[in-house]
Amino acid sequence: MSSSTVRTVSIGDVTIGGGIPAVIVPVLGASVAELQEEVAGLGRHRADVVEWRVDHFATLTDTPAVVATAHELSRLLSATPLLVTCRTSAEGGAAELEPGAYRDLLAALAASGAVDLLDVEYLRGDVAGAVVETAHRHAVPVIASNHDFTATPPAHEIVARLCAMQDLGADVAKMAVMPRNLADVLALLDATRVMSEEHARVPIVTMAMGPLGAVSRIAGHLFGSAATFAAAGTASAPGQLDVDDVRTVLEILERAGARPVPDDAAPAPHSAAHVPDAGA
Ligand SMILES: O=C1C[C@@](O)(C(=O)O)C[C@@H](O)[C@@H]1O
Repeated sequence: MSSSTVRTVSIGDVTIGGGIPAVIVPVLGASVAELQEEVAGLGRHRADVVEWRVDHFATLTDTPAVVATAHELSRLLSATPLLVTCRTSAEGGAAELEPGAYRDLLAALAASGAVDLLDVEYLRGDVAGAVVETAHRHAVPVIASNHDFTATPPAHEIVARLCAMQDLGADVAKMAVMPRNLADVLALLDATRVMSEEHARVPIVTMAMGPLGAVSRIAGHLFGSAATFAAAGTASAPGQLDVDDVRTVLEILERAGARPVPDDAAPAPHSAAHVPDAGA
């Protein structure tokens, strides 16, 4: 499948997919006051989307408080879309929730009317499919995600997982890995390229974490990644770069004419990331 058939996801003025990467900036406050302060500090940076990492919220199990805070963030952010992510400890986050509690929290957020995009970990038991369904009932697009904080799976496995996420009905498929060497970084980038050239029906977002993976955060879009996460203060994952630095590099690449691979570019025939039977 060619990248020209990939659907984009539009929220207000922001489009995820289609070439220029969306810059997503996380906020991680433990209280409403901390979050308000973080959002106030975002003013001078350019965030296309703001991600609330709700797993760092001190009263995560108080659903009405979480929903009220989502409304407050949405109000403060005005036209900037709000992505809400509850990252569980299984995937490097702070939330210790049973699958049912995880599902119910995400369902309440989807129904709240305050959330523009919702992250769901596609490996969270049988829960991910139900969350996608609930979110779509409320017209909230879903980013399915998967994180490997210790290693980088082989490129064909990264492609297979991204395919599984889009098969689940996700609107965006996201994969973060931890590289142990440069070959791992190349595996992530090659998987991104093969996924976007051959299989993607939805925008994909990929990154290699840690210092070794920095190149994936500033040039991942050239391989097919539709967004990059960047920090305005506290990073939400190892290796996240400063948002203004990322903007500067993106502008330099844009001025140089560096663009994602054209639709008619021939895919490399012997790529390690090739998955013959991945659901395309
Ligand atoms: O999934 C991701 C990507 C991320 O882990 C990163 O490596 O930038 C940061 C998280 O906040 C976000 O939910």
